[in-house]
Amino acid sequence: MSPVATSVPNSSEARRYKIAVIPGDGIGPETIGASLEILQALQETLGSFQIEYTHLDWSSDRYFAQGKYLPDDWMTVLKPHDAIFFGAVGHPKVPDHISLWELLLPIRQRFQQYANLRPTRIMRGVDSPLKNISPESLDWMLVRENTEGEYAGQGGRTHIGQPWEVGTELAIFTRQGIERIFRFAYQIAESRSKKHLTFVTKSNAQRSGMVLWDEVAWQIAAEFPHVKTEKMLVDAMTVRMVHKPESLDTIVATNLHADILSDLAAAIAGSIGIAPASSIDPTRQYPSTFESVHGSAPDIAGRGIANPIATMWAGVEMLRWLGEEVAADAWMKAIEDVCAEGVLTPDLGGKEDTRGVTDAIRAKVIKNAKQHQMAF
Ligand SMILES: NC(=O)C1=CN([C@@H]2O[C@H](COP(=O)(O)OP(=O)(O)OC[C@H]3O[C@@H](n4cnc5c(N)ncnc54)[C@H](O)[C@@H]3O)[C@@H](O)[C@H]2O)C=CC1
Ligand SMILES: CC(=O)C(=O)O
Ligand SMILES: [K+]
Ligand SMILES: [Mn+2]
Repeated sequence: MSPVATSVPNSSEARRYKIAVIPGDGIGPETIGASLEILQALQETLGSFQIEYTHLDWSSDRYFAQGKYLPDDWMTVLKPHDAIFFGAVGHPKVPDHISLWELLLPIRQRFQQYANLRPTRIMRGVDSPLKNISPESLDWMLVRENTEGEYAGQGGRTHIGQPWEVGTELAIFTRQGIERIFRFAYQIAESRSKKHLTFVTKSNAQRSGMVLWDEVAWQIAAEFPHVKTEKMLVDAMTVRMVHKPESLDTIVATNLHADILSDLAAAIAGSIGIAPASSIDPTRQYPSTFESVHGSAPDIAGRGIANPIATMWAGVEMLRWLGEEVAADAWMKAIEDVCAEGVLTPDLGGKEDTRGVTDAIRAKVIKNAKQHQMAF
């Protein structure tokens, strides 16, 4: 199917953006649909920007119908956009490595989205499973290397089906890849008040790639003398995240380590249903992707109870990436206030559904945006 472009009314003053929307599978269309309602409300209330969407049906349903997740010209289709807004991919009837490697991972790799940002905070009104933890004591920025490492895609299988069958999964660490993720992470650490960066490694048991990772990390650390740097082995890091969350700020980890640690971080912050992920090409040569940390959640898909906040928070980050700070602030404040008021989906222990939370956030977004306009 060809992409469907929806046009927006003309306005000479409004800033204009092109966003590619890929709802994908499972709860992806539910949380993306909810988020698009908020973007619409922001656009209408503020009048300062206009988004032209390209709606793309790249999903497992497309794979069932046409044998492919992505069309051959997917890079050409996506490239002219200012951002990609992504739901999730993964279907119980498709092996997970097929769906990931035929849709999401090629975009991250080919568009050089080498930094995956996963902010974690405990919002007011949200219960963390940790005892005696206050919202102020946890504010992390997890920076995940997003193009190489353990998910480089190198490896293979031979002697398939034989008792001596072999499968390899090669982790690739390049000096250039490590340098660029650390330089980007240090810039983030420098911009935050704690100026503290913890890098995660496993250079005790893994003695080549991870040792290079450490060496380059310390080299880049020397370029940022105002940032305090610490090294943590990944196993001990899980303990520290649980027992001393206040001792961490900016965290850098490899593709695999950060994948795991970010689900843990989300759980500590109350639910994976609120955790956002931005796959960034810091050079802006290619569009960046904004999505949730979570997957397609087939166990709850179609029931209308998915927490839309992870995708919405990613929408906030997308607006910041575009430079729409006012709209981003109005949306984030609405999310925080709705959580504080206890309007929560079941994953957070609440009784509301996706519709209820979306309506509550939408009402507050409109109020926040109007207040901003009255003030200026
Ligand atoms: N970026 C992506 O598109 C990702 C895709 N996946 C794929 O998603 C599929 C399912 O993977 P799982 O391991 O089950 O991870 P998952 O993140 O989809 O779900 C894990 C658990 O969290 C719950 N959950 C997730 N998001 C939620 C939300 N917004 N609101 C309420 N509850 C939520 C689910 O119901 C489930 O019990 C697989 O095919 C996997 O490969 C997994 C992670 C990321
Ligand atoms: C695929 C996946 O699990 C992630 O991006 O976090
Ligand atoms: K996702
Ligand atoms: Mn993951």
